[in-house]
Amino acid sequence: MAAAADEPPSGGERRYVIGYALAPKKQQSFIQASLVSLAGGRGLELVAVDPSRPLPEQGPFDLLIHKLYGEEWRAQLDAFSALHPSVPVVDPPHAIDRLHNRISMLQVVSELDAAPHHQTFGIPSQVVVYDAAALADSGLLAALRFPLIAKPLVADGTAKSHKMSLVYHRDGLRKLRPPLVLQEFVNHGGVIFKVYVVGAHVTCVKRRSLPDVSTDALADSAEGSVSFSQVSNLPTERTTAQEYYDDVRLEDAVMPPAAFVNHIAAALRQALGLHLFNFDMIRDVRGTGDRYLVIDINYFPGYAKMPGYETVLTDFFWEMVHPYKDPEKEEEKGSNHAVVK
Ligand SMILES: Nc1ncnc2c1ncn2[C@@H]1O[C@H](COP(=O)(O)OP(=O)(O)OP(=O)(O)O)[C@@H](O)[C@H]1O
Ligand SMILES: O=P(O)(O)O[C@H]1[C@H](OP(=O)(O)O)[C@@H](OP(=O)(O)O)[C@@H](O)[C@@H](O)[C@@H]1OP(=O)(O)O
Ligand SMILES: [Mg+2]
Ligand SMILES: [Mg+2]
Repeated sequence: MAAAADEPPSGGERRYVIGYALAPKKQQSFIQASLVSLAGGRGLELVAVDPSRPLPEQGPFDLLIHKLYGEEWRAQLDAFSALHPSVPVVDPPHAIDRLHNRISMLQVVSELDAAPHHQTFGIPSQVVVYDAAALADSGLLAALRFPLIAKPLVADGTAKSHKMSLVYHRDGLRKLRPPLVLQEFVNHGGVIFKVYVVGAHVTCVKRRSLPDVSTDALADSAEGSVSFSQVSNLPTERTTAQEYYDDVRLEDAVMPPAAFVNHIAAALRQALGLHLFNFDMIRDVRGTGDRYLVIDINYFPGYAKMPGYETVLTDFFWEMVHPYKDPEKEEEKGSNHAVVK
């Protein structure tokens, strides 16, 4: 039988068990030796959860983190929470659901109050297209200006959900497969800002993005549309294969002010009810104002790419298992011991 999580080890220090349920690829990138060791040094033990086995058999846990989907996994989490209501599950599946649809995902952003800053933020104009017949409807496009970016409506982590097309003119729409979102492609200087949120912590980094589309390119494009996938995961160095991006100097890109970024991150965190996510933001270079657009929100993104991720995540785990420093609450903790006869 597993030791009780609140049983002090021989050193007398309380240890906490953090169960993680992640797909193999995610586990490999996120659970690095450096994180395991830093967290371990603070009494936070990272333990892999086997989603195919009942959770109560695998505990006790003081915190569960996960990025798995499906009805069975959901039922597992619901049953676990019913049994151990005081153990945080980061994050609740119903809150993550909103990020699996590219309309509901950005709807949250458009409902936020304006930032108390000189800069403004919003989302690009977009419409949802459910079937091929709707693509032929000219009324649908009345509110949009080309070029457009076509994104699968569902953002469920599959390779298909990351496959996008840049659409230069009407003819380019024919090849598309709904359901999808047609969003205005906004020129933004080829640089994207990725804002990583881990509880109250916020880190903004810059990455290469799609280059701006010139009016000439728009007029000349014979293709009508071009497809691509996960462009924001391109390496930051220039390679010969990336000659398209050579005119963008990432190091020259000016970051948005930290206070502004922090404001949006905090507001989103509250509105979404999530602890672990990132959002992609671009600076709209079309107008003269200092306007930023949120174009994507991802649950439990690639934190290992965030500078100092081990410290940030360890602090977060610590805070999650020490929520109020309330002695009564502390007693409740660790009560999810496996019942093994
Ligand atoms: N409205 C837009 N205007 C300009 N460029 C955009 C727009 N939407 C997306 N892009 C570009 O396309 C890329 C992919 O779009 P998006 O982030 O929505 O896809 P994703 O597959 O969900 O990405 P991620 O890997 O971050 O989950 C962005 O990183 C950005 O470079
Ligand atoms: O590993 P995962 O499958 O979670 O992939 C996520 C990926 O993280 P990784 O870098 O660890 O691959 C994220 O990258 P960054 O935004 O942090 O650059 C982002 O692309 C998410 O959209 C992906 O999640 P998905 O949308 O596919 O669920
Ligand atoms: Mg993105
Ligand atoms: Mg995404």
